[in-house]
Amino acid sequence: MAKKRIVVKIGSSSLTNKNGGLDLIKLKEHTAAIAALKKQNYEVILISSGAVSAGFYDLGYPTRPVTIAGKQAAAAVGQGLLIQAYTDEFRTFNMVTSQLLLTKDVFSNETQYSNVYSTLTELLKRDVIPIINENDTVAIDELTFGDNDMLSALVSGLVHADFLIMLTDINGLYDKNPNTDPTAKKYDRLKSLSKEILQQTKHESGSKFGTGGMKSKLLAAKTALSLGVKVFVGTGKGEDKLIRIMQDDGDGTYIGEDSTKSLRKQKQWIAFHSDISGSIHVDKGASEAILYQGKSLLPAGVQSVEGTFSIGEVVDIVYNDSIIAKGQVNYDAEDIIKFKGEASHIVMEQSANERPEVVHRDRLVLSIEEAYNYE
Ligand SMILES: Nc1ncnc2c1ncn2[C@@H]1O[C@H](COP(=O)(O)OP(=O)(O)O)[C@@H](O)[C@H]1O
Ligand SMILES: N[C@@H](CCC(=O)OP(=O)(O)O)C(=O)O
Repeated sequence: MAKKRIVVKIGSSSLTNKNGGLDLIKLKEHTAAIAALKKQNYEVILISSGAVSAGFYDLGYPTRPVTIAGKQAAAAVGQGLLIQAYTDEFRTFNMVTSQLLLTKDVFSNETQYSNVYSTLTELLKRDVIPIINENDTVAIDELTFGDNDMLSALVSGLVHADFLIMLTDINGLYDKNPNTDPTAKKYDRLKSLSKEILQQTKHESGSKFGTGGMKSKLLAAKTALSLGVKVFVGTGKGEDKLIRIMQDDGDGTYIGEDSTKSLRKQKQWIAFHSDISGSIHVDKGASEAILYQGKSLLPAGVQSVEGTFSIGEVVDIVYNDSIIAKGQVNYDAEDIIKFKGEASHIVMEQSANERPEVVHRDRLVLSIEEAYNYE
């Protein structure tokens, strides 16, 4: 049976001591938990924050820097130390590690993400643990918004992961920030992330050392779900914490449902591994339906078509000169031109096709840039 592929994201809040420095005891516990999961025949990719925490003291700061330049320099000092710490710990389990420093831009550039995919595939084939962090010298998003969360979602889509585990300092998502509101209630399971849940969750971080708070995890979870990857956000203790999470016994919130799984391969192929054969330009109503209401693209919303493509090929969906999504078409280019602007029942009467959707929701993924614009 194929090995299950799991992406584990560890936030700064789960790697730091009370002074904001790297906590080697915590790192050791995460390492043991990953080693235990690997021994159960899972493939694991680790996305780890912690470079700033590991580096600021040697850089000459008494406490974690607050300026962006200070954080960038601290990350430059600390990244090597962070990887060294992981490498030493994993070696005690006879496991080899590797380091990849990425930026979110990589995921908008086909050549770059194909290269990342090849590297990751080869590393996993050779049983090496990839350890990924954002390249803080060239990208500052993550130092300000907590984009290691988003990076973990994009990586999980790229590598066809079965599951994304986001480990943090709190045992899941609450309806309010439990650190400031004692009446907050925890969600144990969510089939999907509604607009209400996204809106009620704020960017408040629990510790002084994390960035982005629960909101950035939810935006990342939404992206992972849109790529067919189920998500766990929460915490855990001990060597068996990741195994327990995979056994449905984790201390946190599980997000997504099983149908997500069947869509995974198709969605991930559309997002990262397909060739684009053309584009469909849509009107405002269609763009809103796609972006905010989880709807399919219907002929009524199509304005124009570029390129020649057949049924089953993948196209860009464009609104106002920006690509909002990619999707696999149910009609060829000629028919879409013929039926553009028409109501679905008219299209159904006049075409041999049994489906009115030009692109069905299950065959559509939002663009990476759009993932950042959810509010
Ligand atoms: N609705 C909420 N549910 C759970 N946690 C929340 C919520 N709103 C804000 N938070 C805060 O988000 C924190 C986790 O985010 P963060 O500190 O950025 O972690 P990390 O460093 O692991 O990325 C929690 O400690 C919690 O205080
Ligand atoms: N790239 C930075 C991570 C910044 C950060 O705090 O991220 P996170 O705790 O995951 O929200 C580092 O390695 O320190």
